[in-house]
Amino acid sequence: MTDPLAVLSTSDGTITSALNGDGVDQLQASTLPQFLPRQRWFGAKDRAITSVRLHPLGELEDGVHALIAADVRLGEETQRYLLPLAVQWSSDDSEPAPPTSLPALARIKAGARSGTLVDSALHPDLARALLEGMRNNRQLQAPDGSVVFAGTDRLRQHADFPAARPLGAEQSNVSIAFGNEIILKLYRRLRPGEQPDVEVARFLTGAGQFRNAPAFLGEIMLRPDRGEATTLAAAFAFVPNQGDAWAFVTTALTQSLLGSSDDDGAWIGTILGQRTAEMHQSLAVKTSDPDFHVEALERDDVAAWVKEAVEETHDLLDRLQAGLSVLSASARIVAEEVLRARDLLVQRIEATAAMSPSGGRSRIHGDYHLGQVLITNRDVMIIDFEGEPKRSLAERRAKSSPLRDVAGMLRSFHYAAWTALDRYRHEHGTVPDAVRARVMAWQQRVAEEFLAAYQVHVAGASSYPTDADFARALTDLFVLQKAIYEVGYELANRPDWVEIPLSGIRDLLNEG
Ligand SMILES: Nc1ncnc2c1ncn2[C@@H]1O[C@H](COP(=O)(O)OP(=O)(O)O)[C@@H](O)[C@H]1O
Ligand SMILES: O=P(O)(O)O[C@H]1O[C@H](CO)[C@@H](O[C@H]2O[C@H](CO)[C@@H](O)[C@H](O)[C@H]2O)[C@H](O)[C@H]1O
Repeated sequence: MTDPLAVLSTSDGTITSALNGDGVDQLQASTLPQFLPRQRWFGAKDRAITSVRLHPLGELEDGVHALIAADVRLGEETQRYLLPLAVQWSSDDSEPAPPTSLPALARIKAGARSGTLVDSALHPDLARALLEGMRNNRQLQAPDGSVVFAGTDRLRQHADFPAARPLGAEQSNVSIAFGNEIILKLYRRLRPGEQPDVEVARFLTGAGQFRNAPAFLGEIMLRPDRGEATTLAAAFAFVPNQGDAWAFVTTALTQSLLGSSDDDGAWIGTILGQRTAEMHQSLAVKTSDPDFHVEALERDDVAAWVKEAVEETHDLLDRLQAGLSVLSASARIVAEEVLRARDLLVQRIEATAAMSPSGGRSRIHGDYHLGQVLITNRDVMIIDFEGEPKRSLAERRAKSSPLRDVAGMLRSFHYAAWTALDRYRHEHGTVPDAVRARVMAWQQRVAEEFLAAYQVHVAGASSYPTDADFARALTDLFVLQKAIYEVGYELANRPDWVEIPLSGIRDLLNEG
């Protein structure tokens, strides 16, 4: 933070009063517009912030922990984020506020006492208060509504909650584990409407009887007097695991390339194919619930998907063209190749529209990649049914083809292969052709084994196309659309990574 922090003062000891008084203008106009773009979870790093407004939703403990919504204006659009704030107070009036490892956003005064206002999303006491609130079905009065906590009977079976352990901040959301029992997830980007992460987990592990996803334990919602509720946080059963599949696969492949391990992680393809198919079978069970009932796939559905993918492609390529100068030299070369192939790309996407559809539309995972899979010995558990964070809730809740998830995972194998090569290059300076060939063979093998196991176990699911040619064409369409999404995602979040999806698009086009 370059500017000195704002000094707020609270007349009644609450955070809400501090946010209504002097100093808040500096916090909103200067500190937060500098702070937000540096956060991994902030989804608009590629856009200029016009203004930030903080809205207190309620205090869990007056003057100590508050739930705050930050409305971030980006030109015409406003994005809302959850920004829980805490005050770390000095122990007595003569002491300065204690040092804190949490991001400090302002100083705060209450009479002679001083404190530091911090982003408290990773504060273990906040997590505990939220979980206790779910257990007790607590309610907080919010301006024009209330914050409603709802716990399941399964949550209440926990007599006591183990110590809270934040799992790190390098994610779209905040995850805090309570021992090996419960995980609490705070959603950073807030949107009104049913949260698919909660809805899908509840259905899958309930009516769908899927055993490889964690059970849902409770949620916290902002329920306005008018309009739809917004989910602020949710709790799930903790899955003891050996890390996520992204960390596992990239480490295993890199170590095998460097000669320090015999396990290149390729075994994951088969078990992942099977569990993915079982997830899709569970999402296709017969149900009277209109949100989960499988619908037959019509020509118009495919036409709408194609139209959407073509529009996203043009939009992305226009943005890429305009932003070429900010790319690294090597990313720019690939971007220019992709830009020259615009017509071919569009033709490839449009090819599916001419085919006769089969199969159905069901709810799907929606943002399926290796980071959404936890390794449990030689098996996997699937998490995070939130969908793609950049999309609206309506888009994320829309029924689609399960092949979208298949395409997401195929893209992830490419990301993993690319990352292992990059790490090898980092270690040795260059990548010999033989190593490159090994990695390409690895990617092909994992993808083939994933698809083979998937096809065996998905057989009979009403959402899966009966015509193999159509299934292949639809997968190609979704792989391209996912890679286009990823270019946009990387530009907004991790510009150094943009060459990965760009090279994926180029390779797919070259494959013919
Ligand atoms: N049920 C769970 N059990 C154990 N760890 C979990 C569970 N859910 C999430 N995690 C951990 O939290 C991380 C982030 O979770 P995720 O739901 O993918 O959040 P995000 O939406 O921020 O990507 C995971 O990679 C995993 O390490
Ligand atoms: O996990 P999230 O729901 O936050 O998903 C978003 O972030 C992902 C990165 O963390 C991003 O995934 C992309 O990068 C992964 C490697 O880090 C790779 O395995 C995926 O295949 C690739 O799509 C995801 O797209 C985004 O929605």
